[in-house]
Amino acid sequence: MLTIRHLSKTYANGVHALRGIDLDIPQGMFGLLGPNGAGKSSLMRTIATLQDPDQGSIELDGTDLLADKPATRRLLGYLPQEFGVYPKVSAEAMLEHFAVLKGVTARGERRELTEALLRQVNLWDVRKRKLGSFSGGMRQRFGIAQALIGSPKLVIVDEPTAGLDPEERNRFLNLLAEIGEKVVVILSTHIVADVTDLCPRMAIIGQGQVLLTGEPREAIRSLDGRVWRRTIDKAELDNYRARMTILSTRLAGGRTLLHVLADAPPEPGFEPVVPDLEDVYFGRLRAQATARAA
Ligand SMILES: Nc1ncnc2c1ncn2[C@@H]1O[C@H](COP(=O)(O)OP(=O)(O)OP(=O)(O)O)[C@@H](O)[C@H]1O
Repeated sequence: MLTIRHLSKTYANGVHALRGIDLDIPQGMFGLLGPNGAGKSSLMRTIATLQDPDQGSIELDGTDLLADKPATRRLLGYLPQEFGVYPKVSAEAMLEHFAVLKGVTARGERRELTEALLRQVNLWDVRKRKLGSFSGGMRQRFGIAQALIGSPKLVIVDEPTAGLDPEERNRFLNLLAEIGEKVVVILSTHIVADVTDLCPRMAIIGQGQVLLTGEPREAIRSLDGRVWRRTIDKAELDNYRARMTILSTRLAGGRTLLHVLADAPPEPGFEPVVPDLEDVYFGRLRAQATARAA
């Protein structure tokens, strides 16, 4: 279990990126969902000991992760948002190089480890190919292979599915789910479906604060009977916005589809919707925006 308490960070430019984050993250896949700028990468980098918080603590099964950074890094696998590789080096050679950096210096052991990891991420057949020739999905799977060197207890992946096509995304998420059977995996994403499809637990963060944490299913259930939809002309949108709590708007066949939060049908013409995690997500972000504007 990863326990985060009162974590805060203000950057030198005055941006208050983390505002007292409290989270309990058990074994398995944990989705950290939030829009761009919410503070996800700041949180991931802090857990990965790449930057210090101003305040707060992070413990893994009772061990203080911020106290001994080299020790923490041995427990940890990290796939950053911008994962650079040498394009002219083969997958196999690069992974061996990463293994050396992680302290796997015995040649035989390193060979075995490299083979096992490349097989696990399904890149064994292309191990001699240069990384520069890899597709986005292959590169991300390679990123996971390097994160798994040293059998980490905690794996952090920061927005890994952005830019992947649906098939590659599926393949990547399945791989993460397998890893999540054994260790804590934190998946940071702004893609709601990544969390719906994969994460038994999650948190939504916005403007450096935890807006909700728990099971996606429970969060969705809390909206049962409270989400309504209607298709309107785009020109009417401001009028509706002034009168109702709009969760989301989507263009559908040249018109605008509204999802509205209300305890009863807001007006004739609205029909009930079976809520989903997007409704939860937009609802929380909206409530935060409203509270901050007040
Ligand atoms: N090193 C830094 N110095 C100053 N401000 C920063 C720094 N890193 C991030 N920020 C700011 O902190 C806020 C949170 O950024 P962060 O990258 O943690 O968010 P995010 O949720 O990961 O979003 P994104 O998906 O866009 O990376 C943003 O306003 C960002 O501009």
